[in-house]
Amino acid sequence: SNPGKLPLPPGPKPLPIIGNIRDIPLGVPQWELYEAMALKYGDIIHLNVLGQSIVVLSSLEAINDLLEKRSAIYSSRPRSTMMHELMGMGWSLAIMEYGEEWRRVRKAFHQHFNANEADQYHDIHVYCAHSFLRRILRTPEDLFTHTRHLFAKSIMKVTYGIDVKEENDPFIFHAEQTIAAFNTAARPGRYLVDLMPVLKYIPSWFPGARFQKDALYAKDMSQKMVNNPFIVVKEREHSGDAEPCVVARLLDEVPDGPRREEEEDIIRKAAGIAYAGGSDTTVSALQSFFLAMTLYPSVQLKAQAQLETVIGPNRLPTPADMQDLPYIVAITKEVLRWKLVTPLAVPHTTTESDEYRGYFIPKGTIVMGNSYFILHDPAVFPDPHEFKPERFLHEDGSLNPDVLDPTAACFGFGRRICPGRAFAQDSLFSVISSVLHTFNITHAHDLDGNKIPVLPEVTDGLISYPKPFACSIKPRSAAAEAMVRSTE
Ligand code: HEM
Repeated sequence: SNPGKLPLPPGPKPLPIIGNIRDIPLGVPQWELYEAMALKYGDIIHLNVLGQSIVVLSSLEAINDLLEKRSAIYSSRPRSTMMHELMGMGWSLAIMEYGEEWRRVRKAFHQHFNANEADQYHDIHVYCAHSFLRRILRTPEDLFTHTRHLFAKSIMKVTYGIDVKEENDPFIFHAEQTIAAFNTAARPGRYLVDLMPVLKYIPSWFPGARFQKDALYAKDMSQKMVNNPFIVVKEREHSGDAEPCVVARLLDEVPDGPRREEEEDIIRKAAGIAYAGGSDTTVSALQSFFLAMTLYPSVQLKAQAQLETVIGPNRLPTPADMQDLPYIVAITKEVLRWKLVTPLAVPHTTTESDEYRGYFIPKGTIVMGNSYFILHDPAVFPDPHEFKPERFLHEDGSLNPDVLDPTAACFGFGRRICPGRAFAQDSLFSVISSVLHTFNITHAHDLDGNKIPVLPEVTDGLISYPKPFACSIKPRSAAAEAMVRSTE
């Protein structure tokens, strides 16, 4: 209902029934389409897709006014029949609707991943960064596999105290299959059942009901992902040989009594989302780092010069060195700004109708913060498409706190803001500084000695990655190689 007959926010004119579906064609990154619309219509735009209202906010002011100050009604998630019901992924904090269960799971997660707890994971970040160095030393051509393994390793260790295998690990397999199914289902329009929920009653044997088979497989994988490692911790607790980890600590805090089972379920869900929320995102950021280093050799040289001066030839950097390595910190910030992992963050939905600047925002509207637009504003970040860590630094090389920090937009907003952001930044710093200290990343060459061209292109989707590219990764010196081997 719109009792005041207020207008909707501006936006491209919708057609009858299909609305603005033709204004957001598949195959073009949505954030580029919304950038053009923001330049035309302003920082709040409205679209209608088959009757579903979508609002895109393209300024920190509008985001702050709605997603922060009115977060009580701007913090839910769109409901997907495929994901919530058929794939049985309703346990996932990231897609859970706003309410009591979300609050409890989020609290359990936040308790052990918030910024104040971050320091206790530094040793694990270093341990995993070293393992990554050894893997790229052995098979640099498998860089993309190694980036995935790196974050799987650190999250499984921190969350469950589990040391994953170097190859063919079953926990990684279940998690990766779940994430792949999630990413497919998150693509708007991928499954018709999300537009016509009644299709969920079609049996899996019915011709054309491929989505039911996809859903059954995803459900099996996601249950294994969230249950199996949790069972390992419980069994270890039972036999008295629990490894220190987030799940063990949370379980220890639960008093015995009638609510124990319910509390354990909250912990199981909070732990399950760590891998799903933390792996693909951090993987994408690290792949962007390798892309940037291939394309911007002068940045790499400056970073290596700072590492030589501050760390020297006899050891590897750790997160404790962060304050002495402003150029590396600036690289980490620029990685998160340059090629955003989630250019439109993750959509929120409104749980009540609202009025803003004289516009009507209906209940159930999907609201997106345009992080990409904010972090590519040329007035704030000159030459926004260039990779320039210097933009975050004073002339003397120290960090300039007056420049907008990418964390203002790259980790989402309001009550749903990424609760793993401190963990992600420490983890990225550890691996980026260690790689720069020991390896040179350059263009790869083909068999005829020609440089293989690299374009700074990214994929479309909720999580965006650099498109596959070739690069050469070699130890900086025999001493650097020896240092990597010595971490074994
Ligand atoms: C570079 C790395 C990362 C980026 C860019 C990133 C980005 C985001 C964004 C944009 C959101 C949605 C926020 C919103 O709805 O407004 C989010 C949610 C979330 N992230 Fe991250 N994230 C990263 C790493 C991590 C890590 C390492 C973890 C876990 C250790 C994690 C756990 C989560 C969880 C659990 C949520 C769901 C929160 C909720 O819906 O209440 N993320 N992240």
